[in-house]
Amino acid sequence: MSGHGSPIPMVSHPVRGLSGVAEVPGDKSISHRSLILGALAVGETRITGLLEGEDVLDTAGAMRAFGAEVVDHGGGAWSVHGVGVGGFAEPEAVIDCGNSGTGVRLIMGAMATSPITVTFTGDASLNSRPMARVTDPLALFGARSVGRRGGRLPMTIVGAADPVPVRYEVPVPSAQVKSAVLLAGLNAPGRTVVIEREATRDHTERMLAGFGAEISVEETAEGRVITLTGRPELRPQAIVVPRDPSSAAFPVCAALIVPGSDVLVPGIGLNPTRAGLFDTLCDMGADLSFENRRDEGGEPVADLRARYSPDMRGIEVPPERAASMIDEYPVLSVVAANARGVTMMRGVGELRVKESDRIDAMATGLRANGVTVDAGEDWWSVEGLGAGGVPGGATCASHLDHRIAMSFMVMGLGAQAPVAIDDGAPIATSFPVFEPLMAGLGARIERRGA
Ligand SMILES: O=C(O)C1=C[C@@H](OP(=O)(O)O)[C@@H](O)[C@H](O)C1
Ligand SMILES: C=C(OP(=O)(O)O)C(=O)O
Repeated sequence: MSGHGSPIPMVSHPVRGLSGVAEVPGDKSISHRSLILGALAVGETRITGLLEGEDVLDTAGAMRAFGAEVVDHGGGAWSVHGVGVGGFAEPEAVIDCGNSGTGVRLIMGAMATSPITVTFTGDASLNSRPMARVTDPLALFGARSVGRRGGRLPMTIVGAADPVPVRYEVPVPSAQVKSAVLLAGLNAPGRTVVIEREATRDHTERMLAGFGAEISVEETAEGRVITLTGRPELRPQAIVVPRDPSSAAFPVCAALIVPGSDVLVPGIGLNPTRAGLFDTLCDMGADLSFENRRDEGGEPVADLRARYSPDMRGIEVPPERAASMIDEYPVLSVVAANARGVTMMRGVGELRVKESDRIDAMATGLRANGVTVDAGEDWWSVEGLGAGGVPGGATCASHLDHRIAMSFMVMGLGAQAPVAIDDGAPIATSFPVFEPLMAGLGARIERRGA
């Protein structure tokens, strides 16, 4: 669980020529879902390539508390012996989801239609994030909840003893909300319908189908209409987790801004609902090539090669692309600072309710390092200084946010002076091997005082 240890101050030094192969860890979104769906299946699900980051380990711990047998076989191989839909036991202790919005929101959905009472908590970051977006639709199934003011954790959910299926239009573009409703729908008799106006990551839909649930997705004028039939018997699966494109973003963006770089990231997931960053980087003139495109375990993957790109230009990022790259805006802003001209990012209000207010956190750190940033409630823009133009030299606050911490570490590698962060501990939530992986490419990222 993050946020409970001491802070780890870190500094990143300007370097040249990042090169080599970056084997980034498994996809965080798919890892959470593998454990949760494995716990809801009857029999043994085998998972390879599971992300062993703190967020996912907290979800593994939670699934054990609900009665599933979750075993770590080493080297990313895990098994989950599930209890079946409706089979969750009532945990004896509070469920601590650490830093993970995905973990807590999906688990709330998965338990909300069982007659059990569960109290959830997290670290200071998670306990400040909005939960009403999930508890509102869960109330329609018959679940009750009581939490802190503003719908914050710690929060207790009393699962519905007699759940009814629902029809729900998700009011914000959020795969976590959509997934919570679908997971709740699993134990409601009849058809649960979820409508999303903007497509968000579709791993839950794909994986539910893989586990044998009756689920259909229809593209209509209203948006994507997802229909799930409740009370299926989920069949255990063998899951191969692709490498996380959101983690790949860090070595890829580092290669683009560090002179002389050439980095290969093999086998990354390129589900179109996740790949918006790479389209945006190509639009900016980045030298990216996709090799060996293939399908692995129901997800498109490819090997991605990134080379130093000194001629990138700022662009207006299409707002309709936001959901497919929502976690990548912090590191995109670092690339934008190294491009020529302004990069405008609109339709990104969701960035304000992540592990931190990511617009504020990045704007403050970029400005401290000599970059001009403008921002409003749901937009921000970065004035590019051209290749190698970021002065650097300042310390940034990471606000218990892994993506903020890693983005500033990437920035230091291509800046004129080192860039520091007050705390790199959150990096372990999603990318526990970030430091050795980046060092293997030639990066100089050090723990201060070490
Ligand atoms: O469903 C998921 O696995 C996720 C959904 C996104 O959150 P929202 O649903 O809040 O947009 C994303 O930011 C998060 O990292 C993972
Ligand atoms: C937003 C993120 O995660 P979560 O919502 O699961 O905490 C993220 O990983 O960038």
